[in-house]
Amino acid sequence: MNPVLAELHDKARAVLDPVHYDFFAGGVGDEVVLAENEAAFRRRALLPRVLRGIEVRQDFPVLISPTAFHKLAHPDGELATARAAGTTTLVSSMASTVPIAEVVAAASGPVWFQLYVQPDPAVTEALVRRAERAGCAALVVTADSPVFGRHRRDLAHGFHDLPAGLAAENMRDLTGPGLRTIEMSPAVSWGHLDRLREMTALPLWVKGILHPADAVLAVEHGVAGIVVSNHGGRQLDLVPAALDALPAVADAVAGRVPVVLDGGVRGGGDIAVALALGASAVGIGRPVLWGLAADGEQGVRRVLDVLHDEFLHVLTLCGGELSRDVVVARC
Ligand SMILES: Cc1cc2nc3c(=O)[nH]c(=O)nc-3n(C[C@H](O)[C@H](O)[C@H](O)COP(=O)(O)O)c2cc1C
Ligand SMILES: CC(C)CC(=O)C(=O)O
Repeated sequence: MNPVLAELHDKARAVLDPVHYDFFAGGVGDEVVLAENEAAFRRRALLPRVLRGIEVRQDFPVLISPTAFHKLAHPDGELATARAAGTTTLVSSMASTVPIAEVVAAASGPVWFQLYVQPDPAVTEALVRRAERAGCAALVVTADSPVFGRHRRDLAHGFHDLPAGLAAENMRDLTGPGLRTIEMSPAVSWGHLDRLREMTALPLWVKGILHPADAVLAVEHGVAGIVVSNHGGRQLDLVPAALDALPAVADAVAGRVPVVLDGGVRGGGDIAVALALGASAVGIGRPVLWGLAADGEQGVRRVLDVLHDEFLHVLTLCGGELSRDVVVARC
């Protein structure tokens, strides 16, 4: 792990209420997948190409993945994250503790709106319209959550709702302020995605794809992009590491739409490995929360800056270009 990220994680652990730290840090079940997401990167090595004469000039291929309840990490919440994002795309969780319009107003780069399709179609449509009015540039439908994950740390703490004064602000006037006002529904299907496509002109991404056949379906249903993700090890503790699922999904998609990988990215080298295995960009979840908890806007900016710097450094050492053949197993 990048040492700056490790330092920010340590500081976040020290300053956060342990219940909230565990909400952010934890995973589902035995937390096997949580650990595997990071371990999968350690199982890979890079086989650099040399003497290529390429000077690296590359956009920063990173998005901020949607994570809920930033005010649990810092009083400025998503406003600090949005200010720190700069030109990096911020995927704002529908469970943000700042209304989406204020998140977009605080950001200088693109903001995408993450959506859990709600059982009541009127609530889903109201959220879509809210995202459109706010000026969001895309919708990201999370597909891996037919039910809430069972997070043992939260159950042990009895953490079921937000503290007084904090709310899932996008839901407040729709269903109420609390955590459980956001519903998960196993009835959500590809038909819902089709209806969303008809409902809005916003590009529609789908997040939480692991099976290559679902990636093909997603393309057939007209998505603008796919996020290969196991929700940071927070849904089913039996799935592969996100990185291990990536190559087959990238093959199935065959360049028709961009594929983003999230889960376990903790350094610039991890970004390089994910790109070499077929991702067009990566999403970062917890490191942003650690930066936010440790030092607000400055902390998030530091996370993005060190990842950018380290990624460019690794890319240069790899000869400036990444393809599948530069990733080998670390025996
Ligand atoms: C505290 C927390 C809250 C999250 N909230 C959401 C959410 O509201 N919507 C969503 O699609 N994913 C959510 N995720 C999953 C992230 O978008 C992302 O898939 C995951 O964190 C990536 O793994 P990483 O934390 O190892 O980078 C959440 C993850 C965490 C850790
Ligand atoms: C259940 C949501 C409110 C947040 C989420 O997706 C998560 O905690 O993983």
